[in-house]
Amino acid sequence: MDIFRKELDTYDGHTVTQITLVNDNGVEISCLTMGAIWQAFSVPSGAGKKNLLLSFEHTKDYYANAQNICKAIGRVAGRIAHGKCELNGEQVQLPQNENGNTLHGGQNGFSTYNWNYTTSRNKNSVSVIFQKKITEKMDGFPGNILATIIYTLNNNNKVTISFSALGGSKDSLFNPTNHVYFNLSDRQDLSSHSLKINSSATLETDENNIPTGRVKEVEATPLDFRDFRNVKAAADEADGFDDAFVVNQPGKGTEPIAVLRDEDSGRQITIDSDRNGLVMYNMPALDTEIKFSRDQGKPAIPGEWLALEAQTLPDAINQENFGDIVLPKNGKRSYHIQFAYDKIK
Ligand SMILES: OC[C@H]1O[C@@H](O)[C@H](O)[C@@H](O)[C@@H]1O
Repeated sequence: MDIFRKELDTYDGHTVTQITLVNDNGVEISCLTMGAIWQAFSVPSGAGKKNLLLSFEHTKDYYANAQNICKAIGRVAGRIAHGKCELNGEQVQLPQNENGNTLHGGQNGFSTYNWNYTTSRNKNSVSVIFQKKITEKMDGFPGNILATIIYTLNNNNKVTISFSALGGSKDSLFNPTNHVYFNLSDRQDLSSHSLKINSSATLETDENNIPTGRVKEVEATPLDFRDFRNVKAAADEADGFDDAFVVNQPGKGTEPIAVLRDEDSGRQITIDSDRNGLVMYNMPALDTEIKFSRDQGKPAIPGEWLALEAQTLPDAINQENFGDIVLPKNGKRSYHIQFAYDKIK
């Protein structure tokens, strides 16, 4: 196993370091200090390597569009209605950055910081540990927290992202994720991808994508992924995805929350998590031209990728039974998302 560090470039006055972790099977991941971005999950392919993530070579390209490509998202992923909630009986106003709502931690969320980092090595795994003290003044959320994001690659080709936060003198909120974008194939679409999700219902949302509190059964809809189903066919039928799935049996660990497979190559990612939600997003329309490294100069096309964001269900703080995302003062909260790579043919 190996750990490499490289000063990649500068962005917004920050020196951005790229950290690459390599395991004994030649599988490697790269992360950037800026945004704690997950830049690469590269697996052996023929004589070379294949990055299963959509990526850019330069940091600035991650910030030239609103897609949050492979960035760490926090303190709270998804939307919080009107940027408001009640904490300890008090009304709290959070930063509003989309239609009066809070999206992905507001305009100064986790994805906007250059994180401090260290690395560690164990018998069968290597890790990069990002850490940042985030104050109320920095992002407009209540309470100061010490946030840690750890990416670990082990010799079973599994990547674990662990998020934790230590609370300060006030209660806060913590529901982070990684906005990872996959395309496991050599095509510029998802036509050879099959997906299975351990979920029988999605959240109903209003015109601004805010959950209404009701759930919709997936049965007889294009969102029925209880068994493997072709991703592109379902996306075409659904007119693109931007949906929050309610994950069955959260925390019980009996089944993965999702399995994404490329039928052409046999590359497969199995996602496990202790979270009760999975947001699936596949870029129904593009607001700016994007050119991913994988496409060698060709502009990205809608539906080229699949974002699978494990998290506690969106707007949990304002909804009954969506999960608890309060980080108690002086308390600690931790979450894990695991992505296991297999080649099944
Ligand atoms: O930020 C990019 C995208 O992130 C997803 O998590 C949201 O559900 C989308 O509505 C949003 O456009």
